[in-house]
Amino acid sequence: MSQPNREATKTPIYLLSGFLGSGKTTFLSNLLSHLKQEGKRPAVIMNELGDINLDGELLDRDVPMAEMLGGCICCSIRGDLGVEIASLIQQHHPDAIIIESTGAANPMETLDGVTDAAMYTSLELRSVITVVDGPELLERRKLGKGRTYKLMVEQIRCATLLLLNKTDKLEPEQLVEAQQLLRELNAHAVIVPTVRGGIVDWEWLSETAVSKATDAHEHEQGGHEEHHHSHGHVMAYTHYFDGPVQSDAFEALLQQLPDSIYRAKGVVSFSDTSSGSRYLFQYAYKESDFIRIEPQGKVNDVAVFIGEHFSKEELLQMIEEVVAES
Ligand SMILES: Nc1nc2c(ncn2[C@@H]2O[C@H](COP(=O)(O)OP(=O)(O)OP(=O)(O)O)[C@@H](O)[C@H]2O)c(=O)[nH]1
Repeated sequence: MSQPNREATKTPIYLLSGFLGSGKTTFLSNLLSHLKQEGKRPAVIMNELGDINLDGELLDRDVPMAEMLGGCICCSIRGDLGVEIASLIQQHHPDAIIIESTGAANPMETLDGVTDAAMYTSLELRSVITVVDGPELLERRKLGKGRTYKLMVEQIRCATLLLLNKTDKLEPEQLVEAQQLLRELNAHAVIVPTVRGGIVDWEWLSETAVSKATDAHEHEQGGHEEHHHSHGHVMAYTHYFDGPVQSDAFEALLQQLPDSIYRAKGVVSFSDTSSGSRYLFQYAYKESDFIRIEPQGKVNDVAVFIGEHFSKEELLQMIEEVVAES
C-alpha cells in the first residue's frame, strides 16, 4: 500500500462548465492545443445529454476521450464519473483531465462526482472554469430570474476562472456591465474577457485554485504550500490519511465542521473497531452516515470536503487533531 510520491502522481483535474452554447468546446480545443504545445498529454471527459457527442468530433483525435452520453454527470450518471476518471488515468496516464459538463449541469453536483474518484486514484481538482456567454448573461438578467438564469448564476458562483466569452458581441458599456455582474456574483474568481475562448495567460493551469490534496506526510515536511493564488476560495479539499483514525474523534470532527462546509465524503479506517474495518462515510448538512465496506482492490483512505470559502488551514488543523488522537 505504499505511495512513494503521491504529489508526483496526482492527476490535475479541470472542470469546464458553462451554459449551452457559451463556447465551452471552442475553449476546450484552445486549451488542448496549448497543453500539447507544452508537451503535455491531456485527456478529456465529455458529457452530453443526448446519445451522440458531436463536439467530440471537433477535437483532436490524439487526445484520449471518454464520452458519457445519455445523461447528465451532475445527476443521472454522476456515479459513473468517478469510474471514468479512474479508468482514464489507469489506461492513459494523462498529465491532465478536462471534464466538459453539459451546459445544464450544476457544477457543485459534478464536483461531488469528481470526489468519488479521489477514493480510487490520486487526483487534484485544480480549477473550475466557467465559460459565460456575455450577451446571453445580460439578456437573461434583463428577462428576470428564471431557472436558466439561476443555473447560470450557480455556474458562475463556483468558478475559479470565469471566461467572459463572446465579447465581440458586446458594446464597451455592456462589457463593463457584464464584468461588474460577474464580480458581484463571484468575488474571488479571475475574470478574463474572451473572444472564441482565446486567452494568452495560461498560468492558472499550474495553480491550484480549488483544492489542495494533502496528506499528513506532505504537511509534516512542507509548510510551503502556495496560498497566494488560492484567493481563499477553497471549495473542495481532499485529504489522504496515512492510517486508521479513532472513530469517535472522526465523528466529532464531522459534527464540528463549519457551516461553510456542507458536504464531505470518503473512506476511512477506524483504529478502534475490528481490525481492517473500513467505512464509507457521507456527510451532508450536519448529518453523517457510515457504511461498512470491504473494498475490492486498492481504495485510499481519503476524505473530501466541499463547501464555499472555508478555511483549509482550520480544517487541516481539525483533521490533524483527530489524527493525533488516533
Ligand atoms: N460571436 C462569437 N461566437 C462564438 C464565440 N465563442 C464561441 N462562439 C460560437 O458559439 C457557438 C457555440 O460554441 P461552442 O464552443 O460549441 O459552445 P458549447 O458551450 O460547447 O456548446 P454546447 O456543447 O451546446 O453546450 C459556436 O457556433 C461557436 O462558433 C465568441 O467569442 N463570439
